[in-house]
Amino acid sequence: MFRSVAPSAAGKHLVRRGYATETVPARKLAVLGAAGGIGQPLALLVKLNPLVSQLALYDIANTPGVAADVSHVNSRAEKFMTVLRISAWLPDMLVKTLEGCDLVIISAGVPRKPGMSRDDLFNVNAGIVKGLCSAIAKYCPTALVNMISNPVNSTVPIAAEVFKKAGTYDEKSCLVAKTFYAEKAKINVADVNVPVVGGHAGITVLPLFSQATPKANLAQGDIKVLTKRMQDGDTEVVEAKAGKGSATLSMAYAGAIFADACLKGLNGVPDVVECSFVQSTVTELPFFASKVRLGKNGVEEVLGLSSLSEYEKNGLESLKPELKASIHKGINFANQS
Ligand SMILES: NC(=O)C1=CN([C@@H]2O[C@H](COP(=O)(O)OP(=O)(O)OC[C@H]3O[C@@H](n4cnc5c(N)ncnc54)[C@H](O)[C@@H]3O)[C@@H](O)[C@H]2O)C=CC1
Ligand SMILES: O=C([O-])CC(=O)C(=O)O
Repeated sequence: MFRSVAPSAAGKHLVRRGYATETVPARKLAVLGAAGGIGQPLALLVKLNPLVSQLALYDIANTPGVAADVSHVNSRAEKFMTVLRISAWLPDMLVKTLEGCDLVIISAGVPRKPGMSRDDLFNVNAGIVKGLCSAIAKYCPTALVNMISNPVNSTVPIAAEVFKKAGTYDEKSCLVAKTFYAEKAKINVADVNVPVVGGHAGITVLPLFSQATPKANLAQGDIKVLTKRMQDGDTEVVEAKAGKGSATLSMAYAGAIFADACLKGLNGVPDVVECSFVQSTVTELPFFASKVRLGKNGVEEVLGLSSLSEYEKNGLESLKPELKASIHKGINFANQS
């Protein structure tokens, strides 16, 4: 997620949680790639978020249909007095999509097919991300940006370079480790928290099961299996979908949760901490995923790794060369032409 300066809340609106009604700032959220496999369920999920007062959906194809469909869903937001405006914007209307945005989620671009690496998507998606980020820098330079488009290890540095020319920044969520750990540890997934650090592809994904809560004292063999499953879990989905794309529903869910955390941070809710791939000094790599504290200025604080097990220390050293190469590939691409 990237961040420039503090957003100006253009107004206030009422939301009701439980029995209390409270006033929160009006927030505009845009989904770029809204008609895609991720974009559609993500649009639906963020429509249900009472912190969103305006939703702008943008894609190069089929956006009006998606917006019409989503607008027919009775959301909690409307029930609880929030006025939610949904607009569908076409290719020449990116400016209207982005103007006034507090949060932009980018899920535009092609997904993997079986046998492909995320890096195989670079040639197509790098240009899409660069173009969209140039527009963000121009039309909503103060918005937070959540990056979903792959390869994230490169698209985030691309966005950073584009924004560096215009402002400042930070990055995206990794919230998928939870389910596998809960299964193994036989605990309620809703209570589980597993920090995931490093990057977002194969061995660059490093779940820190030694810091998982609640603590389950898993055997070393189980930790190795879980780590591998975590690193390859998304490939499981790509293969199961057999050429029809990659994870869409679980990504939309993770994206909606992360967007909610960003909005809470912007609205001043204290202690909002998520794992996110951001510009970092936690290691010698210029970008790295670790826990970050979200706040009124986006990423307020990048938290360190705390103590790692020997297995995790080895994993950290092993992931660095690949992550470094992906980061520099993105930086070099962004600085061409
Ligand atoms: N970061 C993560 O954890 C995950 C990332 N992904 C990535 O998310 C991306 C999207 O995946 P899906 O939604 O499954 O793909 P999809 O092909 O179903 O949807 C992509 C959408 O982007 C649109 N699009 C293409 N160029 C555009 C542009 N310049 N402006 C606006 N919209 C544009 C397409 O028209 C399409 O509707 C892929 O790159 C995929 O690898 C997918 C799952 C998880
Ligand atoms: O596996 C993929 O290509 C999509 C992805 O990044 C994920 O699901 O984490």
